Amino acid sequence: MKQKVHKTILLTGGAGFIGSHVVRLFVTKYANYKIINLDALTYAGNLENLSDVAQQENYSFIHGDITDAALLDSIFQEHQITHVIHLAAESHVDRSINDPLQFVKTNVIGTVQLLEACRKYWASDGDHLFYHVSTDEVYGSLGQTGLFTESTAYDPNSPYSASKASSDHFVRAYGETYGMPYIISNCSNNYGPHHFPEKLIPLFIKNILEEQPLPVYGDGNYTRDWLYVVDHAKAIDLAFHEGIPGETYNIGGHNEWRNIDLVHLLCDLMDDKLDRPIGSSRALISFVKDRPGHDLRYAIDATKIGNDLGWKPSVTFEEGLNKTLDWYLSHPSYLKTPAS
Ligand SMILES: Cc1cn([C@H]2C[C@H](O)[C@@H](COP(=O)(O)OP(=O)(O)O[C@H]3O[C@H](CO)[C@@H](O)[C@H](O)[C@H]3O)O2)c(=O)[nH]c1=O
Repeated sequence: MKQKVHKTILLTGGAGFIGSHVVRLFVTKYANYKIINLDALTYAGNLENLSDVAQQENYSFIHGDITDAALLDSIFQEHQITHVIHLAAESHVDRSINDPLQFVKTNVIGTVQLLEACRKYWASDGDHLFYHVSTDEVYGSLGQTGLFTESTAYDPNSPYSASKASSDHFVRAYGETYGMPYIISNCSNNYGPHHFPEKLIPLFIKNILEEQPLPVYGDGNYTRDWLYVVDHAKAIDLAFHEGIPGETYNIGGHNEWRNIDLVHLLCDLMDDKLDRPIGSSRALISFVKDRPGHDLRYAIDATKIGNDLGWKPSVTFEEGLNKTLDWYLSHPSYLKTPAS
């Protein structure tokens, strides 16, 4: 017997890195939800990320752009969307420095178009939620100490983080002004399978395999907090279902690494897995010109989601990194994807 559909979720950006992990989790865990993946399939989106769940009955894919208001109208009308999980975004800081307007279009205008569709089609007393997936970069840069909490003031530095901060503000504004039920989560750096090889970890895996230089920006003393992407997806699942509308949840791994230390670890693990003499990958490290406006340190205080919702990462960094490297080594064609 078919189960009653409890939620019809429009999930944006489901062909991307984090999005595909959230799609996989929801499609396999919630047979009674309809998951509609709307994705523009830009350079970083890849339907192969979802080949294992694409045939599931509760999953469908729509190729399109969140800035297309007419398309959103037709989707909301045809599918009676009850919930949105919004992950579609331009996400690479370096690209935002070269082309800020694209980030305004997708991350700001796209988010507002989605909010507008929800405002138009959702009754004020209906069972609805706009779940907005955001980043810790909205808080700006930390010095050597301290952590970002949910009450840290926004202070974005890059065009990317400014566009994400703006999108967060719009979501909150729709909550305040129109009573739209929303939740925002701000997460630290993710890593794991299906990560497009422009970001530090997959790019360096690719370059080690191809014995190409590893371009470390500046002196490599920048620090990031790393979280396995599957744990991020689980946090989204929990906050989506158990979180309080109108609240923000910070998500992070309590796992800070200076870039240069992380690169050394990656090099040594790869040497081991590839049976290369230890030190051969480190020899590829090349210190290059720094990223303009490079944030020194991100570090998340994830106490709230831990205490209130019982979330904690399920894998250690060592386990997560090993799983990630093994996945890339068994999917070498993924690293050939052209970055256009
Ligand atoms: C690509 C690249 C990066 N880096 C440095 C810059 C950063 O300090 C660090 C990580 O860089 P990225 O992998 O580009 O990630 P980062 O700028 O921290 O931003 C990531 O993490 C954010 C969450 O903190 C997300 O919101 C972003 O979408 C995501 O791209 O490594 C290098 O030294 N060399 C490189 O070639």
